Amino acid sequence: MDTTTSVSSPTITEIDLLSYLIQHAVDNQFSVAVWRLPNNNTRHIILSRQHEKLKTDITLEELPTGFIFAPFDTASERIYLKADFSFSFTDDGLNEPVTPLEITSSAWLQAKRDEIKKRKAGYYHIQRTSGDTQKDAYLNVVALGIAETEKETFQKVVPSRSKAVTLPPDFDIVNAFMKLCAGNPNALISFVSTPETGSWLGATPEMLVNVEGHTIFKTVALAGTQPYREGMNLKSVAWTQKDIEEQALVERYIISCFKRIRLREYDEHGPKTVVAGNLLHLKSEFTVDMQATDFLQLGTTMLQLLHPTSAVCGMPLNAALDFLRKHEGYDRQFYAGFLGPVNFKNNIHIFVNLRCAQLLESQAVLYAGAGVTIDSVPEQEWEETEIKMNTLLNVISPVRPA
Ligand SMILES: C=C(O[C@@H]1C=C(C(=O)O)C=C[C@H]1O)C(=O)O
Repeated sequence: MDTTTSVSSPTITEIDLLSYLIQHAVDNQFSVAVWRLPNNNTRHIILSRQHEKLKTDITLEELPTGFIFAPFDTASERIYLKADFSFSFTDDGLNEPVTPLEITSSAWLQAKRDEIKKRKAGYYHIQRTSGDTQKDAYLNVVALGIAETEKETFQKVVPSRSKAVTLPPDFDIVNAFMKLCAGNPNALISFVSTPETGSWLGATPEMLVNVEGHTIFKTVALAGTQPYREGMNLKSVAWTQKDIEEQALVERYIISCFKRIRLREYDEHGPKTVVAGNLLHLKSEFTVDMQATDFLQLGTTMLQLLHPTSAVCGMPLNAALDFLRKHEGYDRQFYAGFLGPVNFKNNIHIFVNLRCAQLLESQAVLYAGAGVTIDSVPEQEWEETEIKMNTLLNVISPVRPA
């Protein structure tokens, strides 16, 4: 019997199945992660019966197949969703199960097929612990940041803020996820929902750690922001000196991490202009041959060293972090933390959790930050955080106050 085709018969769509699986997770106190990798047409979903708390000194390469979800604060607990059920979809159809995990998952779903009907999925939501960052307060933090760069306390700091918007009554998480996939082909699209963390939806352009088949390590330096308009010629986009320097600082930070472990052989490409949904950034790519350099657990080592990078915190790290703790005025939680699938077919794809929203019962809390250097203008940094929030806002399409 072909179990896959019968579950994905024409009347049951991918949206129906994703909705069913998410709702099943919520009904059973399971955790769930749904994602689509950049420039890829496959959507993945895993359900985890009991998410685990990870120690900070874990070895990524030794974890079972699953999804990591870590907050910005390195002292706070990281969550791991071990995959107990795993499915993937391409072209609106459930893919043939291949791995033992997919085969058992498929048989399980087949037994549930009579329960699957069209309905909206629920999700876990927790209480928000702080209010919106007021504009005056944000402008003030940016001005303080500029003053500290003048005093050479640090060269760059990345103050962020949060803003709640009301969800429309017909908000549908699977629909929002699909819209994010369509509008952000170069991003990791993710939805993570656990009883403890609540629900987070995102479309991040920033890869943190990628390991392919135990052999190739990649990371990127991403910074500099301007709006992208359909049809723009990327080759003729001009960048300000401020953006170029801001991105160069992230590059230098990555190179300083390589130096700390005496890794000298890496390829660096860029920076070049890239599209991230409604925005443009400058991006350089770093690649390391892990076998030739004999750094077989480079993914784990670099994750420890890189997070939080100068793209989301500042340079030097500790001075910028102290400043943010003192002045930012709220807990970032999972914004600017990291997330992604681990050990699916021997690959690790961990991204920085940017362009994300935390979903509450009837609101979404949007988060964004902007890199502040000596050349920053507070009002422009505020504008930058507004357009970054639009990546999610465009999809959530909230009821805006009149
Ligand atoms: C901090 C964010 O984005 C980061 C900061 C950028 C910048 O300052 O120009 C650009 C891309 C990201 O590295 C965010 O999206 O919240």
